[in-house]
Amino acid sequence: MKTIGIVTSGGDAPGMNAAIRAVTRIAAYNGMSVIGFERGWEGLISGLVRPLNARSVSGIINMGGTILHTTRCPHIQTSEGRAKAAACLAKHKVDGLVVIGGDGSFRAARALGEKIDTLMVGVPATIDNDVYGTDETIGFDTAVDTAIGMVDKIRDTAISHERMFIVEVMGRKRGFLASMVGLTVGAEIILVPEVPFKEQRLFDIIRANESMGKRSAIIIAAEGIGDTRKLALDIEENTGLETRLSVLGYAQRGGSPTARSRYLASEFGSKAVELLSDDKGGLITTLREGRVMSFSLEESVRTEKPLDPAILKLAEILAT
Ligand SMILES: Nc1ncnc2c1ncn2[C@@H]1O[C@H](COP(=O)(O)OP(=O)(O)OP(=O)(O)O)[C@@H](O)[C@H]1O
Ligand SMILES: O=P(O)(O)OC[C@H]1O[C@](O)(CO)[C@@H](O)[C@@H]1O
Ligand SMILES: [Mg+2]
Repeated sequence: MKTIGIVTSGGDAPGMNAAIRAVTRIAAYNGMSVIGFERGWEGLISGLVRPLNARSVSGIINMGGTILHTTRCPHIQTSEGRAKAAACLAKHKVDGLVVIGGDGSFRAARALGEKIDTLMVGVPATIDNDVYGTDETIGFDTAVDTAIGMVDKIRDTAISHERMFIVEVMGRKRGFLASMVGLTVGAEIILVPEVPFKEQRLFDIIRANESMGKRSAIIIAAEGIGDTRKLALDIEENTGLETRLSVLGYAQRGGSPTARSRYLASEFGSKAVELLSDDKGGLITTLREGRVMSFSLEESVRTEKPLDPAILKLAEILAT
């Protein structure tokens, strides 16, 4: 293993920079050279390269986003796009590619890795925490922290004005972020794409809470559950209680990574280089039961990570 490539892909996640730093410095420490590809898979298709060394990753461990930039690149999903990416890896003699991103990025890595000699190792980094095979992804803890800081502030207005609040958090397809935010802010109701709900049941819970003396509530809703604006209007109309919607948006994707996101990035980055040094590819780095390990890339992208219903149940009991 002489040359390692790094690409960041999909939505940015706090800690991606700390992962770039870890991969670069561990590789340099072991005498390997490192090439960064810019703008996600676009960088491999268009040949946008940047040599990286221990000094060029100085001062980034605390920075959100990714210094390599990122994209959602449909071109990598075509055989023509993958052929260009493969030619770019061959041209730069990249023996192993570290793909820092989410499930979509790993699907691209699996498809690209099928027909070439370059070994692929995925480093899970997404605020969605929806990568199968790892308990946690880089950036998830930071996004939870950012969201709960904002929801705690919204709670002040909810209590003072005795209002209902729907707070929409990110998660177009999955509810890991919504579940953890809901549990840790003490939300009265959590809505996730994985669990279908009936509006009537929501109205009943809100009315039951009101009869117990609760005149305000926080409903945490994942982006993927549908039209939250309409839901707020429906709640107001059916319960007679003033209801507001607050969409937290992209603030959840940015900011300085927490200690936990930096720690995971450092461990995953180091593990990725260790795997490649041992000539092991087709893997992702993972955290399972507190231990940093590796897991099959193929199995990860083939399997949907299950949402733990126990978190939702616990949140429900604790919010009574
Ligand atoms: N099924 C697939 N096959 C090949 N490539 C894919 C596939 N799905 C997504 N990709 C590619 O992977 C990249 C990132 O995917 P996506 O936008 O799903 O983000 P992600 O890595 O899952 O991160 P996040 O969900 O945190 O934004 C894009 O360039 C996209 O073209
Ligand atoms: O608007 P964009 O950049 O496509 O990102 C939105 C998506 O990215 C994510 O935040 C993950 O990065 C999802 O939860 C969300 O659906
Ligand atoms: Mg994803």
